[in-house]
Amino acid sequence: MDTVILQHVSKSYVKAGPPALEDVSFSVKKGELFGLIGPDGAGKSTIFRILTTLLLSDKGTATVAGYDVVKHYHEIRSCVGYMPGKFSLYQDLTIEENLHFFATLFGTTVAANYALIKDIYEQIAPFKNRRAGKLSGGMKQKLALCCALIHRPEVLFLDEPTTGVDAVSRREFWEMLQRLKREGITIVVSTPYMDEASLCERIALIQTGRILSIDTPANIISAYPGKLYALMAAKVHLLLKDTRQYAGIAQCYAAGDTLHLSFKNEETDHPAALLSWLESKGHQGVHIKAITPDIEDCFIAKTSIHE
Ligand SMILES: Nc1ncnc2c1ncn2[C@@H]1O[C@H](COP(=O)(O)OP(=O)(O)OP(=O)(O)O)[C@@H](O)[C@H]1O
Repeated sequence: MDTVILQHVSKSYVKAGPPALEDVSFSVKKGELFGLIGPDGAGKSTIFRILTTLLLSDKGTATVAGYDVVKHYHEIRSCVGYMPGKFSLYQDLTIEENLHFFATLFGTTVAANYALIKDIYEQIAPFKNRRAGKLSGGMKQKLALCCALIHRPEVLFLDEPTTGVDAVSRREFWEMLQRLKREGITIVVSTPYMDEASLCERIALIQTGRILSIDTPANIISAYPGKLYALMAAKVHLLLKDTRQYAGIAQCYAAGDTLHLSFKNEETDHPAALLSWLESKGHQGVHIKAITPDIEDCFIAKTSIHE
């Protein structure tokens, strides 16, 4: 049986207005590293709140480690670790005091599960007497992870753990997750950073409360509809504006200092014709080449299909 199962879950915070979640279904296998990938407001935190029994859904069912989130909330609370988006650390307590506090809450001790957090804790141990409120973003993140792990949970829920931390800490964090996965812990992690999607075994792309796609990152990329091109020229802003006027274009958007574009269909998929048209509009030195899409391109393509 899968460790996390959501079936047709819907949730609205307000009666009038769009729902935060609409008919969301997915499941996570035991020991899997599963990612919820989507922008701000997509519904990621709402999913975590429902799975950690902090919020009731309006419709649908969910189970974690075989327990129903409504009927067996007590059991779920003791077998999951949860790192909310806003770290739940006590700012006035030191690193060491926070850790002992969380261990006590779960009726255990730091010593009992130290082996699980050792690699992470050792990186912040030199500052163990520093108050959490005085730690950098990366150090807070490591402490919050230690606190979420101190009772050796079966399932770990991490809500945007890398938001607001530097690139090095982000990379280290994902390495830590790979190590925890090897310990057999099932991990559900959310991120708005599309580049982190490839670090998960499977991902769900989520937008405005709806799941757009669920699969391995590689399968999502290989299912990209049609061809994707990168378009380059000196005046990118003007190029974007003009290219969007071209009749055969399905999508054109900025990606770093180039533009990514796709054509509507095979009949309109003629890059040379587009280049001639752009030259007739006064653009010079325009280059176009076919490229492999990344997860962000797939996300954008899926979003347009669902609009
Ligand atoms: N307590 C609340 N009351 C009313 N609306 C809410 C509440 N919490 C979330 N929402 C709304 O529900 C939708 C989903 O929010 P949610 O926090 O789950 O998204 P998210 O993907 O986690 O994004 P973020 O990183 O911005 O929190 C958003 O439109 C949000 O404004």
